[in-house]
Amino acid sequence: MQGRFHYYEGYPLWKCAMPVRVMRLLGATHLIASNAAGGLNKCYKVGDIMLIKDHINMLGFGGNNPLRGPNESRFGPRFPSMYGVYNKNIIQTAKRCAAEEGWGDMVHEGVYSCVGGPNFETIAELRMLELLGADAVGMSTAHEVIIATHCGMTVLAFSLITDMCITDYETDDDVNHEEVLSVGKKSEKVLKPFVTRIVDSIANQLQSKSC
Ligand SMILES: O=P(O)(O)O[C@@H]1C[C@H](O)[C@@H](CO)O1
Ligand code: HPA
Repeated sequence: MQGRFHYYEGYPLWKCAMPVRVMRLLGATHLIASNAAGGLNKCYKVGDIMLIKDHINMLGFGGNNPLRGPNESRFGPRFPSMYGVYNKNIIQTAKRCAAEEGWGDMVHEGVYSCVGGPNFETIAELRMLELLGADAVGMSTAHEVIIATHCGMTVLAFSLITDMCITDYETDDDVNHEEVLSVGKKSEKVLKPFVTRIVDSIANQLQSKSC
């Protein structure tokens, strides 16, 4: 996909995630999702990549879930498990791909928290997310991953850390969307070969399994 639908644009979550079901119906078995996110983990730097090992779906806590409503049982069960959503083998594959390119130091594993946006978070909200165990925060992905998991897809997701979240009242630093876009643009030269390598590696693994 080139871009995605966001909840803050006014779409309901099921609509934001619908393209994933379309991809599944077209035969896709794997989802690789990426996003721009603010870094909460103090070890991260702008431009780093966080392989998502789990998520905290803040919208879901309020009962807003892409699976809300009658269950579409041709896609999956009413009550899908969310353990092991982010495939451990593919996370290892992604880490290996990064190491082979010499990017090992800028690739981390962490927990993504999904908020609704469009405003960036307050300092108090960011402190709360930090306390909850989030390593990064963004405005997408969790609902797409829930839908992919519901219909049995294998998921890899990662965040590009486009800004470091401010959790300190004493600073004059700020966050803005232009910074997010500019870091995204600059990181293209890393992200494109990174994803290509991962896709090649998954394809090779699938091929050797089918032989
Ligand atoms: O689609 P993603 O989650 O990558 O986009 C993030 C969230 C907002 O759309 C935007 C904030 O600057 O980047
Ligand atoms: O700091 C952020 N917060 C929420 N979403 C984001 N997307 C990019 N950066 C951020």
